[in-house]
Amino acid sequence: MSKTLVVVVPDAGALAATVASRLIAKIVDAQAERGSAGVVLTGGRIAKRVLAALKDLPEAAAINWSQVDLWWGDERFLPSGDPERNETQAREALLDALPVDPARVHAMPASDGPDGDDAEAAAARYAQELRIGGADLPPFDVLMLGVGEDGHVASLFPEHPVLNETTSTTAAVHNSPKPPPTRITLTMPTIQAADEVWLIAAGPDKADSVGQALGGDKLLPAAHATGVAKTYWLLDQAAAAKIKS
Ligand SMILES: O=C1O[C@H](COP(=O)(O)O)[C@@H](O)[C@H](O)[C@H]1O
Repeated sequence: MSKTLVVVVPDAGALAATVASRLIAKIVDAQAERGSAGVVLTGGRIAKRVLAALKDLPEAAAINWSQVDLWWGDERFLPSGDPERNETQAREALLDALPVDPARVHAMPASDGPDGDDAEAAAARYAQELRIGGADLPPFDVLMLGVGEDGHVASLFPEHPVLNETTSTTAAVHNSPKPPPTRITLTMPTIQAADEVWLIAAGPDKADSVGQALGGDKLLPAAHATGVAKTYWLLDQAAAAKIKS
């Protein structure tokens, strides 16, 4: 049975440092257990700060980066290198500075990739990439998610039909309420297959959605995002302000 744990730190800077430090420990532990680690990255402002913080932590030297698989929970379906792509932001904040194995950096396809602007084909291509080890999904030791002001996670938005997608591991999202309108996302069952899910939120704009999701409001996608073993809510005080005890 999955355990939900809430960790609150003073501000966004402390949150970025805390998550970065926990991520290093999680990767090192996974590598000690089975030689490699699977991490699902998220996009957004706090995610960028987490990756930048990780770059500066001396403990990161304990990671064998050539044995880390990096995946994404969602992507803004834009041309390769677009500054709004989650991949571009992660590469700039951290990945370009690491000795990662390029074959293990599993970015979601771009809109100028092999499928052009066909988001459905791009999502299907990513589903195929996820089958790398023979099963539908690879091991995800930790899957990180930003939390939107509206309670969205990855590119799963409240009341959007893709939220109910249970037959595929990935999906194309059209008419996203947050720009850009076209995205690719892991589906909720895929998120729920991760060993640990970490929901990360900072700032007062996130307080309502965090409070509602932790209060069990199932209209919010964030309320459904749980890990197999553990679900962590990693928050700063402002984002945690409306959690009811
Ligand atoms: O568009 C997106 O937004 C969310 C949250 O971003 P934030 O800037 O409000 O933290 C992010 O988690 C998601 O990956 C991204 O595509």
